[in-house]
Amino acid sequence: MNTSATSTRPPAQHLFLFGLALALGLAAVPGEATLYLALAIAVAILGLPHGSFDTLVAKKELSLHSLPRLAAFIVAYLFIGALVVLLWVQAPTTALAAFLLYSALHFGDDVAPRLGRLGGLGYGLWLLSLPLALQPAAVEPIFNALGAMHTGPLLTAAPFTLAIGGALLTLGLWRAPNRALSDWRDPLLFIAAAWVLHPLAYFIAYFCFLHSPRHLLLVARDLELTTWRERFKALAPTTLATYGLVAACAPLLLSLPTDDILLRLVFITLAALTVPHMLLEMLASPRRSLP
Ligand SMILES: CC1=C(/C=C/C(C)=C/C=C/C(C)=C/C=O)C(C)(C)CCC1
Ligand SMILES: [Fe+2]
Repeated sequence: MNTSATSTRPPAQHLFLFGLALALGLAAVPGEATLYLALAIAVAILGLPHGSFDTLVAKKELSLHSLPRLAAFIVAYLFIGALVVLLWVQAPTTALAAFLLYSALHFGDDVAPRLGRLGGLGYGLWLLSLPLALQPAAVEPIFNALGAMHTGPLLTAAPFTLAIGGALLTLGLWRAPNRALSDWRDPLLFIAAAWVLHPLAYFIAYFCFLHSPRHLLLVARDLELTTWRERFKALAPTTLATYGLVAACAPLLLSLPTDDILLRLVFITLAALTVPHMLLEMLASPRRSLP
């Protein structure tokens, strides 16, 4: 485990409060089009870049010192992402169910250094089950827009996954001597947020103002990028390349309504990139503990 991951105070503990205030403001704007646009812009600027350190992480932790090795890494990364997109095309409901499950695991990493793997899984299940359990009527059309039409079982399962997540999370918190303020405060805020906010506004607040900045600051610390200028320079090439790739895929969706295009671009991009991102973390994080 790296030193940053085990430190008791995670970075960006309070930014989430600001994100929630912003999401509440967003709720006051009439019409859903603003929300979809806000989602796409916030994810592109604040969310997506947190994965862009992956090229540097791979260079450092997997010792990719030559250009061919780095190129092979990028090709493998994109190939795995392409397989995920293929699954969305072939079997969108299965792809969505899998996405929710591995996202719960991935989001669990926000707290797992303190609450443990199971506590982390509980946190992820709690966070993602809340909007499904509290606002199924608002979530269902979003799932449909992603191509998943048989979402009944997913929505029916949500209260159960919420209960399991809540139990695992409570146990994790109970047993963690070094839990941080945000480890228990945020899950409580999630309840209120999932209750009052549109599920997409809820996602913006969590993803862009909690998950992404926290991951970004932790990885920047590991890579010893101390100034914002250094961090920006490190992130820019991969972020811009990802924008290019997503923009190149956009014309394939032109037969859909604009709202659906935005939703698919946002969530299927996240679904596709999260799989190779998680695989890299699985490879890289044990190496970080080496002296
Ligand atoms: C689609 C959708 C949801 C799930 C989103 C997920 C699962 C996002 C995962 C993103 C990841 C894993 C990013 C990586 O850093 C919600 C919020 C439950 C409800 C609204 C519609
Ligand atoms: Fe992430």
